[in-house]
Amino acid sequence: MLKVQVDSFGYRNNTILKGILFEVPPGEHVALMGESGSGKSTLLKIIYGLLHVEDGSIFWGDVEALGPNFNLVPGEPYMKYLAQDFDLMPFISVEENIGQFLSVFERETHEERINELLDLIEMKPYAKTKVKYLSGGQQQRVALARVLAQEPEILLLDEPFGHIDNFKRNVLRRNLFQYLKKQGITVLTASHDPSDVLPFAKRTLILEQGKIIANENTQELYKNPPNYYTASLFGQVNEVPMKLLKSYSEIDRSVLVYPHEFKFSDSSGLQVKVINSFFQGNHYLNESAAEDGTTIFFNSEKKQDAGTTIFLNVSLNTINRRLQVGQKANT
Ligand SMILES: Nc1ncnc2c1ncn2[C@@H]1O[C@H](COP(=O)(O)OP(=O)(O)OP(=O)(O)O)[C@@H](O)[C@H]1O
Repeated sequence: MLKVQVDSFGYRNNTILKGILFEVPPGEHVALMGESGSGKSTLLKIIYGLLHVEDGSIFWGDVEALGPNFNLVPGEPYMKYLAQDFDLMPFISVEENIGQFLSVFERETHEERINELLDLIEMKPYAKTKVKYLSGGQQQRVALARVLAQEPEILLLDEPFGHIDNFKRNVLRRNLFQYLKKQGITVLTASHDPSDVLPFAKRTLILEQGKIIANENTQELYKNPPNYYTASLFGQVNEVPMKLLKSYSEIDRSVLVYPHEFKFSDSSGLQVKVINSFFQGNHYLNESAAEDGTTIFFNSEKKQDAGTTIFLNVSLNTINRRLQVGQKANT
């Protein structure tokens, strides 16, 4: 079990993290989401031992990670951290960069292992290429193979696909996360991108201004987000005043509704006027205004013309569930 406790951490006098306490069971994949500047990278750096934390402790089982004030070389042998900058050796080849970290006691299996990792990151054709000639995305993939070569028990990933284009990103995500699961590696991934998180992370931690405001099963968190901030990390979301949903007009609260959760109705429900219709590939995302001026985003199969009046409905089930979660979050 990875146990993380950071009561307080700041750069100089500026407090960045407060009251952080969570555990990650061995072999589990946990995501860390939060807006830019919420403290994700800082938290990963503390766990890895790059930053010293006065008030708190990091344990892997019974072993305490002591941090930079105690370790001559930062980091712990059982843990690897893939930072946003890649820390590669530019003047040697891709395979040499990866091979550098393979155990000297297993020389006869080096070639096989390098090939396995090159396959995983889809970089076989570049095995002999010097790293300085690679693109940013290619370098990020090599950096990933390099940390995997070290066979960590815990892997900390900071925006692991930030430099990789969509075309490669989808394959790499699947390859990498399946590989990590198969190897039983404990993973903590900081990411802005819900596609890195929703299909792969069992649990998700939400960081807001240095505090963990949610620590939940990922699917539950998506279906029943405790607040607007959490839901908006997963994509576009509406905070709909209940008074706009006719049958609930007495309730003076709002409810979170994702754009795909609205159904069209001929004559009743939430009345909106279309402002813009944005093509999204397999659907349109429409920006509209309700009668009181509230902006509402909803999905549709077809493009909607600006100025069209539409009635939208949300299932009672969804509304009731969200109201309950909202109530829990407020108590
Ligand atoms: N070395 C540093 N010295 C002083 N302040 C720092 C330092 N590194 C980060 N910060 C500040 O700490 C806060 C948290 O930064 P951090 O990089 O941890 O956020 P993040 O959630 O990882 O952001 P992003 O998603 O943009 O990478 C920010 O306000 C940032 O400006």
